[in-house]
Amino acid sequence: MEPLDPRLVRRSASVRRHLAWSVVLGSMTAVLIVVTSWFVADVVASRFAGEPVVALPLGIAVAFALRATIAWAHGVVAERASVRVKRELRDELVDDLLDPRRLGPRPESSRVMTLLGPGMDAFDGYVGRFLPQLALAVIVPGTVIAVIATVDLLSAAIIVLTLPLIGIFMALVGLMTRDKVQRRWAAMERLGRHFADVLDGLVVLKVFGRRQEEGLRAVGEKHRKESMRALRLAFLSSLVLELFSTISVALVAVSIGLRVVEGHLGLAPAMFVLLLAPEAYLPVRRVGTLFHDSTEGAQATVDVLELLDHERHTGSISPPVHPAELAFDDVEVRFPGRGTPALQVDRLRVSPGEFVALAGPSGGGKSTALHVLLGFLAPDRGSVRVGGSDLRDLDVTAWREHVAWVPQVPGLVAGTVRDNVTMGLRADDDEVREALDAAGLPFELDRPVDENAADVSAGERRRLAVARALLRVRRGAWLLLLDEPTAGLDAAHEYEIVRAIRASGATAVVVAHRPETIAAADRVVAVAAAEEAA
Ligand SMILES: Nc1ncnc2c1ncn2[C@@H]1O[C@H](COP(=O)(O)OP(=O)(O)OP(=O)(O)O)[C@@H](O)[C@H]1O
Repeated sequence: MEPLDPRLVRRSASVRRHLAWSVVLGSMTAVLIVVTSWFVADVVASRFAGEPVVALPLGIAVAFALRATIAWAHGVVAERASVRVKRELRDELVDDLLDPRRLGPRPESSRVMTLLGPGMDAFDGYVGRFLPQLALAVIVPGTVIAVIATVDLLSAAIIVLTLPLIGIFMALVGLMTRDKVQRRWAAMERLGRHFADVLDGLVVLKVFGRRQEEGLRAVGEKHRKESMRALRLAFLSSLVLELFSTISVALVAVSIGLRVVEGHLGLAPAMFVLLLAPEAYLPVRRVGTLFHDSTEGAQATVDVLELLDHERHTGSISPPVHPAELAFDDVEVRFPGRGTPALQVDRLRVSPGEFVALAGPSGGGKSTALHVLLGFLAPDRGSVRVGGSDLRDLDVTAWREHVAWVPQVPGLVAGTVRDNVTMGLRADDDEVREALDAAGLPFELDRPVDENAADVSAGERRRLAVARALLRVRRGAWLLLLDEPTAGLDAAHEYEIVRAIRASGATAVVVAHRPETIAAADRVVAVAAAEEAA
């Protein structure tokens, strides 16, 4: 894992600004380190030799105060940057998930939850502490070594030779911890996923007693173990880093001491070098200590960038306002990691106003075909055209205005029946009533509806969604996409719905298993992956 992902720097102006500030403040820190060391060395050497002191105590105090102020300012700038970067990435992620132009399968919600929660918190350590220290670790040793070289070449050489050892050691630690960090991150994601699943299946859990409780405990325990392992490594590696730099400073000190005793080096320059030498190692050592703080943030960065890295619709052609022909040619959709295509359609034409039933085995790709028409997925091969224009080239948001969709499990919003039919469309009560009647649902408009559908049956939920779709058709949508709208309905209700679909005049593509619906269609198209579609 890289200490700083270049993609993050390219993407985020806040990170770039933060780095620029870190360079400025780091350079000022480097200069002040040299000045304070020189002041202190001068005071000690002059006192020792009984000469007048050049550096006034006031000057030393001011220099130290300035150094402390800059360190504080650096901290403040870094914390602010961390908050800003977190907010930016969070917003970007949420906007991206809600973006109608987003293409491809949705990420698991537990992954998103882990990223938006603990993942973003890891940025405090990464952007807030690690990155500023990284800037110091580059600037300060460089400056210090250059200054020491002007006073005593041998000491500068010792530092130049020993400093890379710390870097090599850190790289080794990085290699060793990479797997551990990924394992810890995976454990955290698993914990999040498990927890989300448990919440989802709370009712089922009650039936199964305490079994999941043990499961949760086991996943939590795994997370704890991975965390302890990461911590152990963090403590051990910082111990070794300390040891390395202490020995290196001792080397400088011994060589200086010997030369002072032999009279080859004056006391003032010796003191100056001796005070400066540890300053060359300190920021590098701190980076090593903070490295563990940063790995989770770096991992979260990779994860966020991966989530944001996908295709999106860029087409801008206005879709046809009136029913137009739909054409599938040589279409294939594949999901990553699956050997066989999820959908394969060699040729399919749907005329305006036609009622086409999609039939075929479970898993054959019928829902996937609807998702392609909705613009949720783009075919990996072939083309889907609407009135002659490739679906990719259409303005997808405008296209969806012309589509009414009833998914396999329609979503509900907390509110009334009216809210659930209109879904934000302006419609008077008569129109809502009419749509409900057409869907065969005699509900009061003001009847409350629970978003979890606790107070409606599965069939009522579907009919509510059909009413919603029919209202959309009245409002200009000309393509009805229905995913098993009559599943679980009795024959009378099914007949009513099929009749309403026909009466709407829209082009209808309906996924159907039931013979009654299939019989009522103008045409039946068999959809089966790896088989030729009619
Ligand atoms: N997000 C996804 N990631 C990976 N594979 C997927 C995804 N969605 C669907 N699939 C796979 O694609 C294939 C087609 O799925 P699809 O839901 O289109 O089938 P279907 O014909 O509608 O099935 P059913 O009649 O059971 O609803 C299946 O093998 C399914 O496992």
